[in-house]
Amino acid sequence: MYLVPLGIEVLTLFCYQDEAFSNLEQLVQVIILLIAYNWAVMPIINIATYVFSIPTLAFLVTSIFAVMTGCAMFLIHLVLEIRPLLLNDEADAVEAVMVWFPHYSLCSGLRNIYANFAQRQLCEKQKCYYSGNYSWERPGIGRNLFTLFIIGFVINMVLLSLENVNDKKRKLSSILYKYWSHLGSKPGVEHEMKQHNPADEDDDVLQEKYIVEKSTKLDYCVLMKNVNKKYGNFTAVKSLNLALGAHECFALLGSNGAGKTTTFKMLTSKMDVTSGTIDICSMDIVRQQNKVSRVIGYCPQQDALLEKLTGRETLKLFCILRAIPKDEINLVISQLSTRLVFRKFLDVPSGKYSGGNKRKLNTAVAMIGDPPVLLLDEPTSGMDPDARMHLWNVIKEERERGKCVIITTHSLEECEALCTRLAIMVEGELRCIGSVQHLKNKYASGYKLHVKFPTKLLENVKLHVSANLPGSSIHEEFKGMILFHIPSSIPCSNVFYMMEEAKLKSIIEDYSIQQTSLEQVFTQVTK
Ligand SMILES: Nc1ncnc2c1ncn2[C@@H]1O[C@H](COP(=O)(O)OP(=O)(O)OP(=O)(O)O)[C@@H](O)[C@H]1O
Repeated sequence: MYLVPLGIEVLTLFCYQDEAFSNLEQLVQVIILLIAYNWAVMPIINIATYVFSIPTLAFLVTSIFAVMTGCAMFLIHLVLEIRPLLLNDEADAVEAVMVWFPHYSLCSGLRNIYANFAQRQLCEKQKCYYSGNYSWERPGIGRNLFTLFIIGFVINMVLLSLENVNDKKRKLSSILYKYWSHLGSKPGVEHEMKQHNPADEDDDVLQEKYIVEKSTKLDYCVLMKNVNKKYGNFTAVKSLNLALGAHECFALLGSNGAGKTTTFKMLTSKMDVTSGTIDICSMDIVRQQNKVSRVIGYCPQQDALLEKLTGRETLKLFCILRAIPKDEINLVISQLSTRLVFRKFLDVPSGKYSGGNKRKLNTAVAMIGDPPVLLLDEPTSGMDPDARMHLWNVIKEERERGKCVIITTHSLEECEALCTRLAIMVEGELRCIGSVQHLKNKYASGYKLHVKFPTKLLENVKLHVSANLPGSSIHEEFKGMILFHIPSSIPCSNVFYMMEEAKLKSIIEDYSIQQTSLEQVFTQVTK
């Protein structure tokens, strides 16, 4: 990208090469002018790469930039040519406008240096007035330097503001960003975050935030610091703080639209963060995007398969992309297809795979190259119970081998089976975080008592329970079966005692006691 303006500089120098530039003093002027030009133009290209982070788009922007530069050069040439034909006032007006375009400023500056040299030589002979190399009036280059400096300053401000959105640590850009967002009419993300009241936050979420603040990127496999994502005015992810280590399987739960997929997209750099930082394996996902992609295995929610390629071809393709040595590719394909139990479908086009087998192939693709971080977006959706159980075992093995596995799922059973920790998101915010048991203990407001009884004894059962287990309430009632909610203040032993007594009196046929399920925790948190 940088070659475009550098090319223009070389071209322009070549065009203007003359004995004027063999003089050291003139050469210093040229260098100063070029520095000012770079100061103005380079951040424009940086902004293009920031805004269009997708390489093809960035390439497209560069091409457009190159074409526009060509057009600009042509226009500049025209203006420079017709300028001597214009009246002084008109020429000054044209100059005053055009000088705000960096390419024009550079070209007219170079021309001024040349004219300056000629004028000085003349004045040395004829003792006439010579305005000086850096004067505001032509042929001094003061005006050119000034406009280039101002353009550069403004564009650098924009660039620093953009960078600041991705890195709050940069103090200078932080100040500029604040200044910049005050100028804008829309409230900045900073402002929105100030409105976020920590008093409303769950203590575990605050604890996680504290850990994240105190940690460096070297301490954890995945470190998300104060991550926000905005779609226009809508904030999909708010102040997300997570510190995930090796040997961890972490689940991100939440109802539809809670922000799980957005979080995943940010983790995989498919989407830029609006503010905050994400470090994976000690690397910043914005600045070291290429390196980060080597340490992440990603299984997307929508199957990302080329339907015409067979499973074997798909795995081979991704092995090549992951730079697996050629002689190891067949071994990798065989190992992964065996582990994920789809070996017999290896030579079938993936478009003909069942939903479950597609998920297996996607997971296998994510595992190619043994990446230390695995991101699995609903990995078991569409799988039969047997295949699901098998994939759970594979995920567990990966975790035990030291991987950091992050999954999103709607299956709470999956969370219970796999996760060392989980978090529940509601409207883009973390509402709770911890191990399954911790959350159950925290949110458990008692336990459930299922009672089976002869239909005609309904009233007796209700009376027995309400008299002996005060505070209990009916949660659900069916014919011959009631589900009671028992408050945690009643010891479990009391419940067993009362139920055994009811059984002896033949008021009930059978009963069971259950601890609060993860489903209840989920319902309570998302309510
Ligand atoms: N490209 C987009 N433009 C605007 N809003 C979006 C965009 N993508 C997602 N959203 C909104 O952001 C919010 C979070 O969406 P996201 O897909 O991350 O949720 P989710 O938790 O993954 O949901 P699900 O469980 O249904 O997959 C939703 O309100 C959604 O409408």
